[in-house]
Amino acid sequence: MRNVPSVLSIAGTDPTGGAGIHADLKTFQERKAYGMAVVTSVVAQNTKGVQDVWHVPVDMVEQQIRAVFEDIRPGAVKTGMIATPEMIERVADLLEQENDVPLVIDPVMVATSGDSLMEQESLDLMKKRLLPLSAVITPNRQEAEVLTGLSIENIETAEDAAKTLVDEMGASAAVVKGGHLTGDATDVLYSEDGIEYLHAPRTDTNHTHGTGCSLSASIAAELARKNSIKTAVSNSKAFISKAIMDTLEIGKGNGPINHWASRLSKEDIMV
Ligand SMILES: Nc1ncnc2c1ncn2[C@@H]1O[C@H](COP(=O)(O)OP(=O)(O)OP(=O)(O)O)[C@@H](O)[C@H]1O
Ligand SMILES: Cc1ncc(CO)c(N)n1
Repeated sequence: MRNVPSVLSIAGTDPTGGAGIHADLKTFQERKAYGMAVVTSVVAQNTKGVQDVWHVPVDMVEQQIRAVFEDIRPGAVKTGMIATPEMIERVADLLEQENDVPLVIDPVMVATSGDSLMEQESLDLMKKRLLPLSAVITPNRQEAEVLTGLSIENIETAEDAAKTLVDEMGASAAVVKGGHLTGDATDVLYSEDGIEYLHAPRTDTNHTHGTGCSLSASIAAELARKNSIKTAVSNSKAFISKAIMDTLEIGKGNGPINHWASRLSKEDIMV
């Protein structure tokens, strides 16, 4: 029997289509997985910043998750923006019961624009309840600092943070992303296979809105396709690097990445 891999994103929205569940669904489609999405928060945002946020009531988030699982069991789940302590607890309660489904956690705290997307009181629950359920957690520099309490200045300290997330805090694997470090855009993966550096040249662009969402969504799609963590992360790094390099001229601020880049040239896309 051959199955179509399916993936579920549990995350917030971006009406301009560059981040959140919109980026996740575009990524799932490009990474050959059937995409599904549960909305946690509706966010009025664009490439310039966040204007307002409305959290979906927690019972409704639960109903959405139950609706998906009782019908189409995902091959992997990714979580993005889960802003409030109550929402983290409820999502953790539900995902704990589905622990055979690999979980990718993107611990979203701030948007590329610098606006906050997670309440301060959520941090402890994120660490205690959600992080230990993860097959892999994908913090950026600042998120890894907040989660581990370590200061990350370079690739060596990023490696320390990845080890802390796994060896001391209970994640199965961690990717500490280097988008906000200087030099090459090198990410650090720490898993049961040890440390691996994922190298890519840094593209000189401010079109990085939704890079983190898309990277974690791609990893989830790869895991749903039954790839190992190592393969999932390195394929996803290649995908995201191309999408950042071959950027689209869209938006007045930190524009989105080009989800088509691995498949279509700009000539195919532009009118
Ligand atoms: N300018 C760049 N050139 C090449 N790769 C980049 C660049 N900026 C980020 N990346 C890569 O994009 C991925 C996401 O990293 P980043 O640290 O930007 O995540 P993030 O801050 O969570 O993203 P977001 O902007 O969605 O919040 C990583 O693989 C990182 O190395
Ligand atoms: C909904 C949402 N999730 C994550 C990010 C981070 O890029 C964002 N800007 N918006």
